[in-house]
Amino acid sequence: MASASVGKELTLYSYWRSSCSHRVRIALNLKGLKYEYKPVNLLKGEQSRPEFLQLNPVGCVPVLVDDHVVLYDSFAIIMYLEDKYPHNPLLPHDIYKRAINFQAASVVSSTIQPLHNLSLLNYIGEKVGPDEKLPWAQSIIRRGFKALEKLLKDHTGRYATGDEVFLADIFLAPQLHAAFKRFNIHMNEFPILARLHETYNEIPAFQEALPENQPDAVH
Ligand SMILES: N[C@@H](CCC(=O)N[C@@H](CS)C(=O)NCC(=O)O)C(=O)O
Repeated sequence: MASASVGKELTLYSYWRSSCSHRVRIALNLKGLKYEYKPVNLLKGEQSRPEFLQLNPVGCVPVLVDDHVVLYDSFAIIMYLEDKYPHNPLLPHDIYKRAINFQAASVVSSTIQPLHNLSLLNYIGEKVGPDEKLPWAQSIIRRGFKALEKLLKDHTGRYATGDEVFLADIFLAPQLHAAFKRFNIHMNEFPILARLHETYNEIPAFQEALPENQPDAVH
């Protein structure tokens, strides 16, 4: 957790392996915002308990609580953090570069992650067969990664859209981590993404946000 604090302490409802929570943890760390970590065990179904549904009727993590403000959905939470805590900006000034950041974030958050989230994989496991879960997730991730390689090739520098860390990196890092660790994606086909994955692992704000470094991690 980052050490510098701005304003009242925030609370993040998170699950260690949730890539959507992982995005928000990176954003909080990049902004140097302290937060209280409240684990929600997705494997035990805690996201469907009535007290959690009061916070997020969709029944998913992350949820951010900032005093009287309760927000769910990682994109909305990160944009809120950006507006409320504008230091260490997560978006570039250049409008084209901003659009590329939104586009990359959106490919991850709309086109990849929702199609391999826990409830969908459980449904596929039940209705189609347990052996179909992994190939399905891999095909979705590969399709998205192909598009991202194409998108980033004209923009990438040290990071996704140049030499500064921005929104695209915040969304890419958790998806890349999940692809490597959980979905056994071979990254030879995706040289830009493979390089970014290595680079992200060198940044303290990203390291601290890793699933294995969370208080609820199961090793
Ligand atoms: N669009 C939402 C998606 C949230 C989401 O799918 N969260 C997953 C973890 S990454 C979850 O809580 N899944 C629980 C489930 O599928 O039951 C966001 O970006 O926050």
